[in-house]
Amino acid sequence: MTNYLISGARLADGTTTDLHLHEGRIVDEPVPGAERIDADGLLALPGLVDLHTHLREPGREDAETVRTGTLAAARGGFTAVFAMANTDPVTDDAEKAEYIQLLGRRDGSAQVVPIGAVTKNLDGKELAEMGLMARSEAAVRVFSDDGRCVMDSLLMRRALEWVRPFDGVIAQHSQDAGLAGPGACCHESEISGRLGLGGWPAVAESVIIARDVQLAELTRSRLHVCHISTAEGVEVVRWAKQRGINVTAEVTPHHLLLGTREVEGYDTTFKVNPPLRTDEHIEAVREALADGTIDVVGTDHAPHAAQDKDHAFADARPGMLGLEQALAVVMETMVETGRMDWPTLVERMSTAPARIGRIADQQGQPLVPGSVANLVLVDPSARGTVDREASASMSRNNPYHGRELPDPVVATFWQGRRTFQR
Ligand SMILES: NC(=O)N[C@@H](CC(=O)O)C(=O)O
Ligand SMILES: [Zn+2]
Ligand SMILES: [Zn+2]
Repeated sequence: MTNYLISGARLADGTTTDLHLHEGRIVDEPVPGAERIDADGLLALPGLVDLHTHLREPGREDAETVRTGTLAAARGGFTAVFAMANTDPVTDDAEKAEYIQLLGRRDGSAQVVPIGAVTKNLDGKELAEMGLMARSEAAVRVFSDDGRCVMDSLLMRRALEWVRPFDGVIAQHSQDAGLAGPGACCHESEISGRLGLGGWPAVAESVIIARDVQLAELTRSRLHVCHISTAEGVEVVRWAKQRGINVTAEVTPHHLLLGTREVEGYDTTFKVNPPLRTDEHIEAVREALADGTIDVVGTDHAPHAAQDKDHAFADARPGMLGLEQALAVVMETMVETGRMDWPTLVERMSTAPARIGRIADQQGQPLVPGSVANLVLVDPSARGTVDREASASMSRNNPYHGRELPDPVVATFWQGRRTFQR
């Protein structure tokens, strides 16, 4: 295994240091024969951790595989991704969770942590074997029916109760299907009327969050709110945290940057759940990410094959790519606007997601001797125009295509191994 000397890197706190990578760890002494990397002018940050990735394997290997999805992750500066359960078959038992972990070990350019389904086959009817998934070698701690909302309140209560003994967390896709018509595919607002598209009202999100935080309080269990996108949802989470309820929340890069205006041309790349919102909501999620009401950025990287996007807007699959531009978008919306400093970015994109997903013994560690060598070298001043054809992902539903953005990731190291270099 190659050892590295990363010389003269600036850390998030502003100090400059040499980093010695030896056999997958950061050590305090120079290692003879190490390959020297000049990091003058570069920032070294802990490897990013994504709590919300769709890898599509097994079942839709034409859209993404563990190999291509984790290549995209490495390119984006990530050293770990949590793989959502809505594959085919669904990750809803111990054997399937171990299989995802195995695929990650075999093909991964980043750590792949399986998320287990809350209900069997995501049907929302019967709880999946969450305890067996937790006890399996995959040691699953995050459970989600993402793609679908756990609508049944009693089932949601039982799920929260069930995961508490083994410190699990229920990650909810908060969207009340009953509050939107069958064809809902964009934010309910002036624009849905004008474009003639069915709308999701903001309250479809916040009513579920309000229910779930109260269930989390009742059960004293952990709730994670996936891809929060509304001012109302943020207000409920703020209230719940003030009450001491054990809730964490996540925002996607696209909900930080993109809005309903993208939908004007009916480009199905911009069809996503929850939908892109209006400026007041974008402002609310930015503010909440800055003040800690929102704990993490999760990409909701959702690759789709062209044949699933080449449809009328109402019929196309929802979802967009996120891994490769996540850091760029957070820099553009949060750091360069002066809302967030680098230590807070590290907390939101590495430390907190590792802690929530209970992999802090492997990921999200500070860049000090003794830590696992997971890190990303960042050029904070580089910019470029996003080209979806240059993506490591197998899919092309990149919502930033043609946009000028920061282009920060210079190199990524996972367990001391270089997984990406520009
Ligand atoms: N975000 C999306 O619009 N789609 C996701 C599912 C989800 O995150 O809800 C997908 O799996 O494609
Ligand atoms: Zn979702
Ligand atoms: Zn998702």
